[in-house]
Amino acid sequence: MGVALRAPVALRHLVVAGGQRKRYIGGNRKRGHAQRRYFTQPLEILWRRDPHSPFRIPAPAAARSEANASSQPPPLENASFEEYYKEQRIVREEEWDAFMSVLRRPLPATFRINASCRFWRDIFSKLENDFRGSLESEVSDEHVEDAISPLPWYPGNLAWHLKFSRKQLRKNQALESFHEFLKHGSEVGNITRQEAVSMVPPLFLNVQPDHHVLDMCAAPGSKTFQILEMIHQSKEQGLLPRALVIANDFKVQRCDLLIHNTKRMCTANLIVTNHEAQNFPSCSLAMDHGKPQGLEFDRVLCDVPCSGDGTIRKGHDMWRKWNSSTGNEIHLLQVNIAMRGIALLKVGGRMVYSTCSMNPVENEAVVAELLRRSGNSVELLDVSNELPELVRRPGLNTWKVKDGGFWFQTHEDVPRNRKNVILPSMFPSSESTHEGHTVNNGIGANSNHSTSFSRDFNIEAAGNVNCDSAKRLDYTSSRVDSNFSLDRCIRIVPHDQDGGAFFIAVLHKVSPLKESQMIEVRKTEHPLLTDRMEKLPKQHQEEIDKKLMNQHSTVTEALDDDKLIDEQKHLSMDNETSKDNNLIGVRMVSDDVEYGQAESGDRSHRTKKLHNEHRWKGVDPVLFFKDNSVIENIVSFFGIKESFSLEGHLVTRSTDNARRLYYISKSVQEILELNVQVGEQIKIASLGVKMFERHRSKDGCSCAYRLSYESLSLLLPYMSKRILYASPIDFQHLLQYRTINFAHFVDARFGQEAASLMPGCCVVVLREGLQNTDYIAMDPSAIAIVCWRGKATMIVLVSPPDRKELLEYRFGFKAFSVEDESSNHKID
Ligand SMILES: C[S@@+](CC[C@H](N)C(=O)[O-])C[C@H]1O[C@@H](n2cnc3c(N)ncnc32)[C@H](O)[C@@H]1O
Repeated sequence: MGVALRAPVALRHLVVAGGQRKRYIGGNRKRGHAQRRYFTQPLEILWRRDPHSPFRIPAPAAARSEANASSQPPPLENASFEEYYKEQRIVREEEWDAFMSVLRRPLPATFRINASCRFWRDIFSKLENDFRGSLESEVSDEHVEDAISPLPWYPGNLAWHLKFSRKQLRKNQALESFHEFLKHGSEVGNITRQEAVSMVPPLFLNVQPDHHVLDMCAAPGSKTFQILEMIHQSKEQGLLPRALVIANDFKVQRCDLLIHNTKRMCTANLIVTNHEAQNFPSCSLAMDHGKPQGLEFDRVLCDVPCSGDGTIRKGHDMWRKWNSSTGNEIHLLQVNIAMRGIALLKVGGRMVYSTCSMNPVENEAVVAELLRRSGNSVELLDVSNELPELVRRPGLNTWKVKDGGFWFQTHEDVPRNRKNVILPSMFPSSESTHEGHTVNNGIGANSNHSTSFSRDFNIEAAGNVNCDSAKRLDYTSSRVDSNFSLDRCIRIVPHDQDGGAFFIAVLHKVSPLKESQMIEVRKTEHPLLTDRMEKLPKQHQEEIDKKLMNQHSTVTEALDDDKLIDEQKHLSMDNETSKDNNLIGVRMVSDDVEYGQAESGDRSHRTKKLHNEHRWKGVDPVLFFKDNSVIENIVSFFGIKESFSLEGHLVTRSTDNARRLYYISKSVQEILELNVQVGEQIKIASLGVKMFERHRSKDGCSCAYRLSYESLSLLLPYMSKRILYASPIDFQHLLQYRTINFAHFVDARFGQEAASLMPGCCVVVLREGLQNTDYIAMDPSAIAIVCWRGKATMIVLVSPPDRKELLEYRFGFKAFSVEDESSNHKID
């Protein structure tokens, strides 16, 4: 291999001639580097001439359109992918064909029911009774059996597996109503469409309703949402859980996605932050009664950015883009993020490290390095007794590292000029790479690279690793020390459960990290972005930038980002939040605009001032809302009981001039107070649930704020005023028609009560039969909507998807479309 490739220049000609465009796999073509790369990856270069090659350079437009005419999808092949994973022996030789054939099949769709949502039981019975049978009879024979079934390992049968891919769901007419059901459920937060394997890491966190949880790399938020479901599911009826969830992502755009997706949960217990996870602030204060005060979490989820090849079933793109170097490039960042997670974990707490990659360099190598760096402070848990029905495989004990065309077994084998890119920590037989740390006695390594394809997962007892007094490892050992226990990691492989691949390791902190281990992880430099960067010519820097961008774009998750971003853009144009968006027809909104304009001079001045005082540029500061006269006015207008304190629980963002007031839980309040004390170390992108919104109606309302539907279920049991009780028929009409004249209610008494109420925001509660009105609103499961009592009409202030939800689950309207407001017949 490669013998004929001693003339890199000639090869370059081949590439340029065949590809019509100068493109390089990597390296600096002006220096020997490119030539070396060419020399070491000769087959890849040659493949680029092959029309079936995954590395083929795109043809010019004319040729492309010709090719499109026959529009065959690109082959699901990538020889270097196969070579890499065969060499890593991630599955046994006899399983290889099954593994590859499952990888080439589309991924079946899976979803989860939000057990903290009001209608979860109805959704459950809909699935069992309406859809299960009909899906099995409507679709082709091939899928008849178990077209839809619960995932056996997910608690409470809440997660479901379909025998169709997402594409089939979209395209197959027979599945249309089911697809609609899923879409609508996702929109209102009752259902989360998420890859099955991606639901596993939060389950191993074992989250309790009083836990403080940090989700370090959280966007787009499917796992954050799952954690929120857990803390809200087990809460006492009508009470907020004591838990706190901080969901963080370092990309602003992805934080927006995270905010949008978690908003569906309407939770007061969430803070979304925007930091590099490896530098997540600790908010440390001076000692408090001899104990240092700062951020500490009971649970940390470290679902790090990765090459994402565990999601390769989701599309052709991943096959084409796959490259063994991505794992090497991202390894150090993964270690640094996870180390920060360990530092922020409470003693006794649990951290889950996970990736959707199959690459041991991103998985076992990272876990091994964490154990090395943290010494005896952290242990890798054996969780084989948890989720017994989940089919899993043990972590690998040995692997190799590939760089360019070369495989290395130890760091010593790596050429000098690559040693700063191919790090010792990537190898199973590594010493710690972290300055100041020594390898712990109990940690061993293995250089056993048997040529047999099958892997022996059993680990022999300890004792084969010799450590001298300087605690240096003896690499001649041929066995992995069992204290290292990498077999305790979990590998989920696609052909075991017809899903994607995932890697999970559960770590337990047994004692505080030592001072030396607490050294702040220095700002992570991507191996491609070290000081070499400055020395590179501009053109090459751009190439690297592009490469990094591509790499980020290969960081994948269960949700399709582009689609989500589109959805989000669409959403933000339409409205502020998913739960409270149908205010177009309500005059207060246009009044708000007038109000904003009148005040804008003063406001922009104040905003500017606040921004200058505020630490984070481009992010609105979070302020406790302390205007007592406004709070008193709200309390008295809605008759809010003393047991529901607003004081210290309402916050606002400065630029909106307190247009929206967000309610935060006690746990969030404490973190905010700490953040203020430490000089705003935490960059907060969003927090709490919107509870009140300023209006400027000319209807003569005495309270400047109206309620938000998002927080109605939280507040209603504590409200004693502004509540009307409607019969089922009038309640249904309100949902259907949105605006009803007082005289047109079926129950004339209700119309009179509405007419005699002072203008302004009110709540209409569904009253069934002869229910006693003294108790209905106090029941947290009461069905209620936010309305506006106008001059002669009652106007519903609830978004179309939320109205549709109520109509569907409470009134059995199956195919009612509320999106098209113009088609709604108004009663007036
Ligand atoms: C695998 S995805 C996380 C998926 C997410 N946990 C979920 O379940 O929806 C990795 C995320 O890490 C973010 N990320 C990348 N580098 C980061 C860093 N240094 N700090 C924090 N987040 C980072 C990416 O923007 C991406 O959203």
